[in-house]
Amino acid sequence: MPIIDVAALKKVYPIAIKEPGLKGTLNHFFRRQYRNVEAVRQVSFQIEPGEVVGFLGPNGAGKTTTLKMLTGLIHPTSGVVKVAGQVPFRRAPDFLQQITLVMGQKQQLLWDLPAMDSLRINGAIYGLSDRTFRDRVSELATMLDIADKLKQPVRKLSLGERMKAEMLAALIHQPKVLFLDEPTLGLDVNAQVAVREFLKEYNRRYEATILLTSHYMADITALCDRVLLIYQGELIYDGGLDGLLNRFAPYREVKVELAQDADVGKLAQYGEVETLAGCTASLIVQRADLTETVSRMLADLPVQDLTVTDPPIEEVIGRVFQAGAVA
Ligand SMILES: Nc1ncnc2c1ncn2[C@@H]1O[C@H](COP(=O)(O)OP(=O)(O)OP(=O)(O)O)[C@@H](O)[C@H]1O
Repeated sequence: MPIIDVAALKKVYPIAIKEPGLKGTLNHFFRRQYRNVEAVRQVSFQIEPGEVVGFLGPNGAGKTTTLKMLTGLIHPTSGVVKVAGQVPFRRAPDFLQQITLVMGQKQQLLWDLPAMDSLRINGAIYGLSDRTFRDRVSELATMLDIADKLKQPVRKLSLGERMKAEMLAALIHQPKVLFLDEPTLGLDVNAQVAVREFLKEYNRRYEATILLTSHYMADITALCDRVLLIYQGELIYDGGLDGLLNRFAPYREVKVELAQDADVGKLAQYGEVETLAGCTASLIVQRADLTETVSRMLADLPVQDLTVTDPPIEEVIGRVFQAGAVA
């Protein structure tokens, strides 16, 4: 049975329009006019317990709006949402015990106080006993490698340490469903890797379900087998990462190192020459022609090394969002 069940979900935001100048201000005051922004349109998907799903889309596609509906922060205009068998917007205590929402660009920890003080507040809100609180903090702090930082004011923590402490605060009640909106935003590569590894472990240890948005494709490739792709409020892809590449990037990149300097004209017989520097080159080859092309290259050219890779996912997503590719 799915733990997240979304059917024909829609959110329309009415936005007040104001003309410039004094007349515009008066009109705005007495006869306010609105236009509708359809942030999410007829989105449907289901997620099973324990899945880690990437939620991708360009800026303004509707990701945060969807996460807000899934966590009950805003009411859908229409459609059905159920998370852990509950209607999120009712915000029932039993529902709130089972979920968490982490937003990379917002913080819940109090700036001037040690993280431990904020954790205690959260522990009290969720009704944890002293013993459970201590055990949870100890377990999560060890997993996050942040135990020695919890007693100093949050403002003195590095960005990466702060994010780890935020994560601890968001997970103190041991939720089963995690909604993460850009959890690694702005972190350096080491901190990104640490947060990713932690999420992997949390998912494994507690069989938690995770729906995650990120602009860093490394987060998605490291954590998610399945991705949802949203574009202009509509779900345009729901499936495996591999399938996404097959559908939107029907080509692969062949990097080749030759025994002598290569010639563009000659290499162009095998594919589109992307880069060429001395004896190393990179070619774009259609997936369908790959086996035959690589065999020809190995037979015809003095190949010393040859690797075939998928194009970076950033590039694939970029292609998807070009109007033509989406249609
Ligand atoms: N409170 C609001 N009132 C009016 N319009 C809104 C509101 N929140 C979001 N929108 C609009 O709804 C659309 C979807 O926004 P949303 O924040 O869900 O996108 P997103 O995919 O999360 O983008 P990003 O990756 O930039 O965070 C955008 O056009 C945005 O301007």
